[in-house]
Amino acid sequence: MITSDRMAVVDRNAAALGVPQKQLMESSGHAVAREVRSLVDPGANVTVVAGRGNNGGDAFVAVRFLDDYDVSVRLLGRPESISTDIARENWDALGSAEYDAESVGDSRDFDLGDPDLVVDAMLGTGVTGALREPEATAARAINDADCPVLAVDVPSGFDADTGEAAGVAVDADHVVTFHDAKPGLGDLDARVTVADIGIPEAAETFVGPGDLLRLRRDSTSHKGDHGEVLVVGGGPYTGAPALAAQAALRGGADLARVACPQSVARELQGYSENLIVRPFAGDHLAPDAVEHLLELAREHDTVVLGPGLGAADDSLDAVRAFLTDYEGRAVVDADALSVVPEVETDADLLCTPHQGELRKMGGPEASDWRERADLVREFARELGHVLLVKGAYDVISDGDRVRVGRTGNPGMTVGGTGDVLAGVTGALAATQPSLDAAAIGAYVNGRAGDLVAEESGYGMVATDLLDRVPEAMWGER
Ligand SMILES: NC(=O)C1=CN([C@@H]2O[C@H](COP(=O)(O)OP(=O)(O)OC[C@H]3O[C@@H](n4cnc5c(N)ncnc54)[C@H](O)[C@@H]3O)[C@@H](O)[C@H]2O)[C@H](O)CC1
Ligand SMILES: [K+]
Repeated sequence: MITSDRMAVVDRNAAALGVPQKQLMESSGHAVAREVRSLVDPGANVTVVAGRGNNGGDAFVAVRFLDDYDVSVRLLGRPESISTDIARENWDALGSAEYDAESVGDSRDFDLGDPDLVVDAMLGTGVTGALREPEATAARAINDADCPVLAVDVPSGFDADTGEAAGVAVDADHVVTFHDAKPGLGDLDARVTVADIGIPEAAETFVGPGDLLRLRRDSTSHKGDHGEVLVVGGGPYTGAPALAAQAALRGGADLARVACPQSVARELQGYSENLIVRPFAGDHLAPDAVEHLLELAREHDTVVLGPGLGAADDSLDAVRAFLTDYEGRAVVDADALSVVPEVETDADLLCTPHQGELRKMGGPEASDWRERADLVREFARELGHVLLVKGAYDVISDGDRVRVGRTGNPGMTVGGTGDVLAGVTGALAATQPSLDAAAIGAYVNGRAGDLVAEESGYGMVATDLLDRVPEAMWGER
C-alpha cells in the first residue's frame, strides 16, 4: 500500500536513479492498454476520457498500444492547459500521428458516445477536493453509460489516500493502479489490478532527493513551527554538543539550546553566538540534574541526548533516570546509547549508533548491508525504537520498514560528523515522523560531506559539514 505523498517521493527517487517519469508513463500506458485488451476484443469501441494531468498522459500513451481498436479520446479542457510536459508531449504525439483525439472546453459539449468500454483517465493521485467542471459532468455521464468502466490508477473523484469521494466520483468496474495498491481502493466495488511500471526497488529502499520533497517551508511560518531542540551533552567533551546544536539550527530548527555542565558552558559560548546554553552544576551530568533536564526537555520538541556526555557511571545513571521519565521524542547518540536496551521508557527514541556502538547495545553484526538491513530491522523491533546505524551504507529501520542512506564518503570518518548527524536528525524529528527524520538526516549529512569533498577533497572537519547542510537539504529538489 502506498500513499500519494510517498508515491511522489519514490517517483522522484526513480528519476534520480535514471528512470525518468516519462518512462514510467510509457509503462503505465502500456499497462492500461493490456487491461483494455483483457476486457474487450480488438475492434471494440473505446472512449478515453482524459484530464490535463499525468493521469490523462497515461491514457494518451495507451492509445498508441491499441491500434487494432476503435479508440476516441476526449481531453477535458484546453490542450494549452495540460499541466505537465510529459502529458503534453504524449497528447501532441496523438495529434501528429492523427489519432481520433479532440478536446472538450465546455461541459455542455461533452458527448461520451456509445462505447463498449470507457477509460477514465480524468484524475489520479493529483486530485484535490471535489471534482470541478467539466470533470463532474463527465463523471456523471460515465456513470450513466451502459458499459464497463476502467479507471486509470484510481477512479476520478476519489481521494487516493482515503478512497473517499468529496463529491461525485466515477463508479469504476475495473481499476488498473500503478506500482502498488492505493489505500482506499480495496474498499471499492471494483476489480483492482496492480501494474508493475518498472520502478526499481532501490527507489523505495535508498533515501534519495525525493525524500527531500517532504520538507516544506510555508510562507506563513511562525517562529517555533520548525521546532525547538534541546541538546543534552558535554562533560569530557565540549565540541560535540556545540556541533550538534549548530547542526540542529542548520537542519532547520528555529531554536537550539544546550543543557551542559557549568564547566562546559563557558567554553561553549565561544563556539558560536547562535548557541543558547542552559547549564547545570558540576563538570559532568549526574542524577541530581535530571529533574531540571526533564522540565527543560518538556519545553522542547525534541532532545538530542548524548553528544560529548562521556561514560561516567553517574552520567549513565542520569541518562537512565531521564529516559525512564521522559515521554517525548529524542535522538540518542554516543555514550547514552548503551543505556537504551535496558531502560523502560514511553519516549519515542531514534538511536544513532555506529556499528561499534550497536554491538555494545547487544545489536547484530554484518558486513554486507543487505544482511545488516534485515538484522537491524529485527533489532529495532526488539528495542521498540527507531535505529539509524551509521556506516558506508546507513541502515535505518523502525522495526518494520527499512531505508538505506548511501550518501557520504571516506572523508567523513573524521571526528564530529556523527554529532552533526544527531543534530540535523534532532531538528528533522521535530517536524517529521521518526523514520523519515532518520532517513533524511542520514541522506543530508552524507550529502553535506559529499559537497565538501567535491569542493576540497578529503581532509574535511566536522564544521565544514555544518555550512553545507542547508544546501544538502534544499539545493537539490
Ligand atoms: N509514479 C507515479 O506516480 C506515476 C504516476 N503517473 C500517473 O500520474 C497520475 C498523477 O498525475 P498528476 O499530474 O500529479 O495529477 P492528476 O493527473 O491526477 O491531476 C492533475 C490535474 O487535475 C487538476 N485537478 C486537480 N484537482 C481537480 C479537481 N478537483 N477537479 C478538476 N481538476 C482537478 C489539476 O489542476 C491538474 O491539471 C497518477 O495518478 C498516475 O496516473 C505517471 O504517469 C506514471 C508514474
Ligand atoms: K482516473
